[in-house]
Amino acid sequence: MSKPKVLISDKMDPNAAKIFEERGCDVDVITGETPEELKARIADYDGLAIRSSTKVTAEIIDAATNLKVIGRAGIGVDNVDIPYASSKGVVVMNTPFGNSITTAEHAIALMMALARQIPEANDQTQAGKWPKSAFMGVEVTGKTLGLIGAGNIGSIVASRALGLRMKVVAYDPFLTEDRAIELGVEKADLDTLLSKADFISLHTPLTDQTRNILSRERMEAAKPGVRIVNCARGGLVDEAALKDLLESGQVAGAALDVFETEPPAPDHPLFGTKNFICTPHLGASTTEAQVNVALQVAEQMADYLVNGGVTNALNMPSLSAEEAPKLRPYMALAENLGSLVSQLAHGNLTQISIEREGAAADLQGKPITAAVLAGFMRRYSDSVNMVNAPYMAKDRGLDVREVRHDREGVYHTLLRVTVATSQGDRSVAGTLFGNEAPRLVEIFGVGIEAELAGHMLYIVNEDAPGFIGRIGTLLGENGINIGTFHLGRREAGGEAVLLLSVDQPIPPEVERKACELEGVKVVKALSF
Ligand SMILES: NC(=O)C1=CN([C@@H]2O[C@H](COP(=O)(O)OP(=O)(O)OC[C@H]3O[C@@H](n4cnc5c(N)ncnc54)[C@H](O)[C@@H]3O)[C@@H](O)[C@H]2O)C=CC1
Ligand SMILES: O=C(O)C(=O)COP(=O)(O)O
Repeated sequence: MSKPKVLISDKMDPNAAKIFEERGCDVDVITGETPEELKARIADYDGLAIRSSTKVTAEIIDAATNLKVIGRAGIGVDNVDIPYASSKGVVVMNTPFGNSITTAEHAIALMMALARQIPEANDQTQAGKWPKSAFMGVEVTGKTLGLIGAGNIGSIVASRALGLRMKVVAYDPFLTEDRAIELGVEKADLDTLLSKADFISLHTPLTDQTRNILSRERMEAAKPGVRIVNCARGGLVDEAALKDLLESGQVAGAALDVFETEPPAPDHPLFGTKNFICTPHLGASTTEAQVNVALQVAEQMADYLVNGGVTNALNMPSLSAEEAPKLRPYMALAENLGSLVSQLAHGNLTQISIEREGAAADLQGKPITAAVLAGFMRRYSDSVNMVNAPYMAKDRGLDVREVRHDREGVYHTLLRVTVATSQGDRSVAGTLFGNEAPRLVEIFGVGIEAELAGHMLYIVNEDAPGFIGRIGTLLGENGINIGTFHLGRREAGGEAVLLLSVDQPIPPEVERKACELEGVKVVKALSF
């Protein structure tokens, strides 16, 4: 098997390339390309490692015909079209913690720089002036810091600010009272935060809800003389309003590490505004953070490309390298059961339920569900995989249910997939022999033991002597070699199920002739 190929398209610590090579990937580092250049190149690669400069648009993804994973060495993934990547079955991963301390420290650094006007004082001093009386700062001790967003970075900022003896008020709809107490912050709504904060620091992603969260109206409603720091994303603060409010003094200072458009135009209105300072998206730029995120992204991507382990994916459940081998036979079983039920059940299938019983109940349900759905959706799309199957299922309005039963039944571990059809529920079930070999053990209520692989023929017939000979003769006359033969029946003389594996696809005319055999009720050629 050839090695997976990875492209690093943004400036990244050299440890990333080293790790990719050590973990069995070929890697190219080509940074600073235009979108057209990237588009022309990307089809060669299985993995794309980026920071914030590469914009991974739908157009790039369409050109990336071999791409399996996009890895963001950092946190924000607003430069990746995740829904489109998901629809194409491409995993998107980030490194959610590697640069959070560094970014929190940058927010604190900017807050201190604002409080003491350090950049301006530095400029003037080095220009040969000695402007001692021109600069009068403010202490942060005893002041209130308002955090908009108290996730990973916001929480670290809170701990540092508390160390500086500030009071911290946080607005975050997902912050619980318990977590607020644990962090030592006061949970507040946005209006309260605005009325109390001497400094405001933003730490949310840019979403429809957070866009313009510091709007003109909100900044006008804030405490007069407030100082604002944004180390999260451009677009959270209304830049035009910020300029006006800095000029009026309502906002006493503002520090932006991020801009609505990056890089901002050289004549950006905020440039040169009094009490405005900025840095060029340096939040994550420390040696420590860059080594962290480079190592982590390379490890995660290589793990996925080489072993199938999934960590920190934004569009797929995680699967550790330890869990991956344990789950792998279950996923194979799950995918085959999903495929079997979708090949056999007819009509408008709108509900699917996935039950895990015995040992399977202790496993992570999401990857198993994703595998069932991938098998189930395969007949609707060639490009379906575990990443995009749940999205495709949702798009089709499929109601997906997960059920776990701790009790052990006849089998120590069991997966059951049931679809609701117009004739009622139809279910298939399977187990693992020796914890590794997937086996079908039940098909539509009939017990049968079979391996689902390759080309197969499914027949339901009346249980009567002579039938096996007749089907054997038919296949033999048509040059079809039988590999394995599995029988099951509801009761003696009742309905019997025959599942054969054959060495080549069953031609439609043989399927039709089998249908005409005496006592046959259903014939269906299957493939796995
Ligand atoms: N300047 C830079 O170089 C860097 C910027 N960042 C950015 O910092 C931001 C925060 O990162 P993390 O703390 O790691 O993310 P996180 O996901 O841990 O925390 C984000 C928090 O925002 C909260 N939130 C979401 N919607 C909200 C709303 N409408 N109002 C208030 N709070 C809301 C969430 O509940 C969550 O707690 C991200 O946008 C990330 O891209 C991250 C690293 C470096
Ligand atoms: O991790 C993030 O979200 C960042 O914004 C850091 O961006 P960068 O990797 O420095 O381009």
